[in-house]
Amino acid sequence: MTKYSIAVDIGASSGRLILGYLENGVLKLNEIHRFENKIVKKGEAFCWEAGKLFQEIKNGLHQCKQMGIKPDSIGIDTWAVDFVLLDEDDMPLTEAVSYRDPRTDGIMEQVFGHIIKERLYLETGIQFQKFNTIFQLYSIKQSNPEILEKAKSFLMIPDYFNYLLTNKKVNEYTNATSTQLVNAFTKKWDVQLLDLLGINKEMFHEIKMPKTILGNLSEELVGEIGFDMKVILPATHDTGSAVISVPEKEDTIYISSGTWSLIGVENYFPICIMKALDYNFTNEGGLDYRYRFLKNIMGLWMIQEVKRNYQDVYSFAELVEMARAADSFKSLVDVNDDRFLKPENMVDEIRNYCQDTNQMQPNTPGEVAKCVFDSLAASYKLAVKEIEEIFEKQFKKINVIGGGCQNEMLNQLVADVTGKEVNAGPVEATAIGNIVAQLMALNEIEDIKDARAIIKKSFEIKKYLPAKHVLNQ
Ligand SMILES: Nc1ncnc2c1ncn2[C@@H]1O[C@H](COP(=O)(O)OP(=O)(O)O)[C@@H](O)[C@H]1O
Ligand SMILES: C[C@H](O)[C@H](O)[C@@H](O)C(=O)COP(=O)(O)O
Ligand SMILES: [Mg+2]
Repeated sequence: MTKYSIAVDIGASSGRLILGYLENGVLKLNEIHRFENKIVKKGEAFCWEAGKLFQEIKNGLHQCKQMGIKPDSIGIDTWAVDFVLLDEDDMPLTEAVSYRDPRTDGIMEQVFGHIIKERLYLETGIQFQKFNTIFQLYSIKQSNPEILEKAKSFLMIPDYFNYLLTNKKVNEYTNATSTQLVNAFTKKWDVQLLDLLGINKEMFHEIKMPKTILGNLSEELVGEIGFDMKVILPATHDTGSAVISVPEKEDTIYISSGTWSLIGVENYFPICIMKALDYNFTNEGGLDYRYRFLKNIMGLWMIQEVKRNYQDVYSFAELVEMARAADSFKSLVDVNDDRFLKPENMVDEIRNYCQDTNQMQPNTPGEVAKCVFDSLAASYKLAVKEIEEIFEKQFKKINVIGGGCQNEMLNQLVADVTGKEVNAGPVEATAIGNIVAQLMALNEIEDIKDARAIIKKSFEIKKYLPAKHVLNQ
């Protein structure tokens, strides 16, 4: 009997409900619902519209009902680090504040007053991003301590949506690791660290692994939606799900290319050596206790903001073509400069950076886009070099997954600047990884090896060779 699983993948720019099922050993997808996600200002804070996003999840399930589809399971994945705090009545104490909110400016340095950077890294193995959950919670402790005193539940965004579906409160492992509050070796909440920072450890829930069957929909939701199904934990950190879909694992570096570019490799143990710290690599948790040794690169957020700055008159595909036509423009920016995390106007910020560094300023949308894509490729090239230095080996291939793998110009740029074969796809890698985790939990797929073989057979992967076809051996 065929099993049908619904992946809810909510990234920073869009969300989608995708139905997945096996047909003659091939994974089939059917996009049920897609919706925009964006950060909005609520008072002085930059927030996610959590209520709207949950309503969109329900809209997608209503759509299933109208299509006569009754899925066997649902799994939710979203971006990392962000959370909701519930009080003793299970009511949210704050908005779902975004990691792009400036409330964590300067907080990292305050935390280092309690625990030195090197020890924090050795214990958690997590990269230092100023918006990590540890710094968000410490910021709340400093500015609104009464909120932490009232908090009885810490739920990351997917955990919160799972709670709204089932009334059950758990923290899923892969996303929990992104908080920088989970010990990389015990794989549990680091209670000594929480005590050291004066953050109430009682509000954290039991950490559950991907493939856990959390339960069924609440009675209230069954009444509203019109059917029941199992709620399964995929790798609820979207990048954790995306990496499951990398069909080529051996000798392959992946780039999960969406709002962020997450570049790294899959590993079986955490690498917390000083060189990994110096290069700011992370060891986020993966399926079956694997590790995602990777680093954040600012990503296509930059072109999303450029598109918005030009009033969305150009599509992403048109911006790529305009960038191709601006071939003579060569200025580069450091995409990971904090100034690009949430600028008032990305185009102006890029122009100002070029001026500050005595480079030609981009004057057209094409030149701006070319600068973004060239600069991202340059950042990927540096990260590849750092990975190969740490692993003391050359990687043969780069696998670009996610929406960004549709950017053929960037795919070719990556091949040219790294001298490596670039494989692009699958586009919906995150949803695919989410679905195969559910199908593993439903005993439709044996294990991750089986899943990757199915994925490789099921989706087109486009190959790009370096322009001069000189492959780094
Ligand atoms: N047709 C296209 N051509 C080039 N780039 C594209 C195209 N479609 C989408 N993209 C890129 O994919 C990005 C979205 O990737 P996605 O994985 O959906 O993001 P997220 O999950 O972070 O919301 C867009 O920001 C855009 O840069
Ligand atoms: C803030 C985190 O680093 C970020 O969520 C990243 O881990 C991630 O998963 C981004 O996913 P997108 O699909 O939003 O690019
Ligand atoms: Mg995504």
